[in-house]
Amino acid sequence: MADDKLDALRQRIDAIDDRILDLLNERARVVIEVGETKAGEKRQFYVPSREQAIYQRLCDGNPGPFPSEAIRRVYREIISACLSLEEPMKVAFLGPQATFTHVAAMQQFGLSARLVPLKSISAVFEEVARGRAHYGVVPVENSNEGIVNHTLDMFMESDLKVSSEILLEISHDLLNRSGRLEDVRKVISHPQALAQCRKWLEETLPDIPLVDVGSTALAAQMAAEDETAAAIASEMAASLYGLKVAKQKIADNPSNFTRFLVVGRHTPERSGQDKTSIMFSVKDQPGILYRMLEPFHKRQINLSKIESRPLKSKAWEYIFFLDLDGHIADDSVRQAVEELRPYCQFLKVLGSYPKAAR
Ligand SMILES: O=C(O)C(=O)C[C@]1(C(=O)O)C=C[C@@H](O)C=C1
Repeated sequence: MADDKLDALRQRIDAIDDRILDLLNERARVVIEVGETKAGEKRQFYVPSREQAIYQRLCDGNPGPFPSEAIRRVYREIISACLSLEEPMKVAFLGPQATFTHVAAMQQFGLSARLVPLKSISAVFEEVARGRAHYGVVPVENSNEGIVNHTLDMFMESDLKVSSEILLEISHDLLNRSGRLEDVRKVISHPQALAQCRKWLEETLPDIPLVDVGSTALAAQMAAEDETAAAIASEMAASLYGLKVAKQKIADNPSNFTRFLVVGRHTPERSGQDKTSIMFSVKDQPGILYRMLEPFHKRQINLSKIESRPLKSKAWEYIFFLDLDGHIADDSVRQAVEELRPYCQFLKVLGSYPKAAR
């Protein structure tokens, strides 16, 4: 009797899946038309603001019981597959495979994009600048470790634009072949990951040697070849290198986020929930710090970040990186930037892009 009921329910599920499939194909056909229209007008195929608006609208209107967190994941893949029908995306990222940058690139572009690992941040910029990849993904700051200087330095030389940002919660997991803590005789990872787990390692695995390597992914690869070793790496590295999770989330500070930037050759359209990044160097004169912030204060433009980096060509001169709320196409943002310009030796708008969901 119970079997009859189960069969009947499964038949209903089959019928629903057929409808979902029909609708997916109907959606794909419409996206192909969108692609043809955009190709005629030479517009960008990847539109992060539109993707964000789709996720937001669906999550806000979701009556349940299908979980809203899952909507983003499911739609990420639907949009990724649909976009690949308009134009297959090639995305370069700071590799190797299974690093957190890889996880971030997958979260943003989905499984239908071709993700290409490269050896350095400058190689990622170059691949995009030369048109060999549509976009590049690089880390820019970590909530515990601060900014990634190399990425900011790259913007001094490069004309690429920021196309979007990705916020990824970093979970440092301890991975080994057996999945048992007792088997661990050494722990391998990137020095930053080891530093972020220092207290846990001292308390749980005292006297166990720690080995620095160039990436968390390389650590996972080494742990896969040595049953006495464990790696601190992402869960994705576990599946890629056939490792088991001996302990999840071992970072001393459980709140650990990394922000990544997607770089491309164009500034995306306004989404209404945007951020603008600019960089500039100011002429050395009294009150200059006050003056450079005033145009934003006057217009009530919120500044979410300010960083300074030494200017390599001149000792004791600095470049400022500023993130502010709004799009460069907004009158107030454009006017504030123009008012700042006369105080600057140079000023560059790095891009306006949709704010990542927090
Ligand atoms: O609306 C568009 O511009 C599309 O190309 C369609 C679509 C989608 O699948 O909904 C696909 C890719 C874009 O990044 C945004 C949205």
